[in-house]
Amino acid sequence: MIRIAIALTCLALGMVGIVLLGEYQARDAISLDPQPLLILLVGMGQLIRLMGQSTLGRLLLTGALLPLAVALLSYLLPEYWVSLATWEHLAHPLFPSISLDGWRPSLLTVLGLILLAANAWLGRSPSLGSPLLLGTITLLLIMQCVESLPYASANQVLRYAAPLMQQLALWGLLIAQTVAFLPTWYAERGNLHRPLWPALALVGISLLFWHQQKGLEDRSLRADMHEQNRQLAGRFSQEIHDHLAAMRRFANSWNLLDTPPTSAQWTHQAEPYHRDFRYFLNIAFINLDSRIIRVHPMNLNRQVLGERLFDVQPEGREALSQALFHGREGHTGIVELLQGGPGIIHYLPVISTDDNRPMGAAAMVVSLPVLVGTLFDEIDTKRVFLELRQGETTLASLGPTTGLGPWQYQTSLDVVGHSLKLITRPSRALLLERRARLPVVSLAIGLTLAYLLYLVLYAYRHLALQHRALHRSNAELRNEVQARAKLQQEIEWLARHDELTALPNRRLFMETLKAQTKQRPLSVMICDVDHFKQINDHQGHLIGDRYLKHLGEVGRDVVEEAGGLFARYGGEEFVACLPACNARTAQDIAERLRERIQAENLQHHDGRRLTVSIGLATLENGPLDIATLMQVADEALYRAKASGRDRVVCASNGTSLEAGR
Ligand SMILES: Nc1nc2c(ncn2[C@@H]2O[C@H](COP(=O)(O)OP(=O)(O)OP(=O)(O)O)[C@@H](O)[C@H]2O)c(=O)[nH]1
Repeated sequence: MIRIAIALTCLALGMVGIVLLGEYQARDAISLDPQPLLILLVGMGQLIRLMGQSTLGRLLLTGALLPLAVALLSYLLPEYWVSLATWEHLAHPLFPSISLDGWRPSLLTVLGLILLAANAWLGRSPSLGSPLLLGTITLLLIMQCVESLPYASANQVLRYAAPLMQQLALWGLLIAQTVAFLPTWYAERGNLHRPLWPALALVGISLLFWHQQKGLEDRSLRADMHEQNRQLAGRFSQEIHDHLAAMRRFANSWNLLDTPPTSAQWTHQAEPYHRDFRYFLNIAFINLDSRIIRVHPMNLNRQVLGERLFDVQPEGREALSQALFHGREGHTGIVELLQGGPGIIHYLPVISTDDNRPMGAAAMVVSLPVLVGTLFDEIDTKRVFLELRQGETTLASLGPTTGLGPWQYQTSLDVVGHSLKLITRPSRALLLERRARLPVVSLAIGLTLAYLLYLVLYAYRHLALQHRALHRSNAELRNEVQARAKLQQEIEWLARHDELTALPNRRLFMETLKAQTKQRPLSVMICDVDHFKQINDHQGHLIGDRYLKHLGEVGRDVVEEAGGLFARYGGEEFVACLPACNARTAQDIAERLRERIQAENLQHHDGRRLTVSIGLATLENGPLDIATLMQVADEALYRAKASGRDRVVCASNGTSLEAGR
């Protein structure tokens, strides 16, 4: 698997190499486009990590992560914190001739590379979120594919996706990591479902939310720009309207004269109008012969003074005739002005109120480039391109012609009966500056939350499993302890009891006897089955065992009823300890036992009843000497056997009593 991963990483590196080679050949020098360089750096780090050199690999990955983090910050931080201009200023030493938009890797690539580098840095451990990181990169790369589609990328302000070859290289790095890490997760696949799917779902939702938000923000930005264009067009129309109204006042002010104005009068009157409407190239008085006899300002228009307009500007003849001969306002169309450049000339009649005849016309020459430049002087012409057009002819234009954004706006204008278009096109830099950061911020927060969710769920799942295992081993331990305690009880019981008859054994009997230090009188009884060997020999050991068991039960009944302890001494021999029993009582008990056994009707093979012989010894007073007491009882038993069996023989304080049946 590792070999396949290494091969895939090399393939991805090869693709980036081709990209860089292409750029090298195209520009005769390696351009500092950081995107393929960063992919190369991450890929190299990943390759070296896969080859087992973790320190060097991590060093390279850290080297890639630092600029990537800066690029991400440039997407996230609000414009009023760190402006676009500041970013460009900071990057100037590295990328002197490229704008931020040119050198900054695309947003989805930045995020994808950060996650790839982080995952390669951290390693394959599911507890550090490796499966989620790779899942997130997959979704980011899918989103890059979507953003690369022609319809999606045509109108974008920001670059969201890397070019195709670089995307393929990113896929290569992703698949290589997945192949290398998959076997590690396979062992834990059961535990990965619960944390992975909800976290991945959150990543998916964040990406969809981002996609939606960025669309809304772009639409809102476009609407703003469109509105700005409409406002400019409105101002343009208003200005034309205002200056026409002012001109009419100006023209009327001459009506009281019955001779053409003197030069001083003309300058005096025209000067404030020219100050208010700086885009007037001049304000001139035209006599009935269409000759310009007064003009203000003089300095720029000296050469037109005295010119006969019917001769030098025939295209304006109609408009001028209206004012000179018919007493009506006349407006030229868009004409080439005598001073050069396109413009409009308004002619207003000056009529003598005395005899109501035209004396001449007041002409106001509006240069359209000057009008556009003056009217929109507060517009940042470095970042908005502005154009005034008639049909396909550009009448005036302002602003940059390169680095323009994807959007163009136009509004139609009616300028004294002529249809013009005012076109604005904001530059990329302006759009980037105005673009809201909210979608990117919400995406970054969404991805962070998804990662935290994964970690919490994974830790919870892990703890739950550990808790369950602990619980299970606790239960096993408890059972083990219980089993051992039971075994211990059994061992302890067996140490003091006889397994066949369940009676106390010789040890317990001796302990009981030893404990009788004060109780006097004290009797002991030894009871031996008569001819038991014959039972075994003729009826088998199983029957022998059954008889012994039965005898034990009978003996226990009789002896315990009298407050004594009945025990199996060994073989077919039973003993009893009878505290507080004098010789007589002990003999009564022994007799009762002998008779009960006889009454049980346990038979030999030939029909004879099973009998027992019993020897008794009683200690009336004095210290207990167990060996002597037992020996005396044994001797009594011996005498019982010797004197014909099936009888009780008592010995008291060393004196043996013989009792008949
Ligand atoms: N079935 C069985 N037989 C046992 C057990 N313990 C001892 N015996 C047998 O008990 C018999 C005891 O025989 P002996 O000591 O010769 O005495 P006896 O045949 O009872 O004859 P007397 O005591 O002289 O009346 C032996 O055959 C032992 O094998 C036991 O737990 N089960």
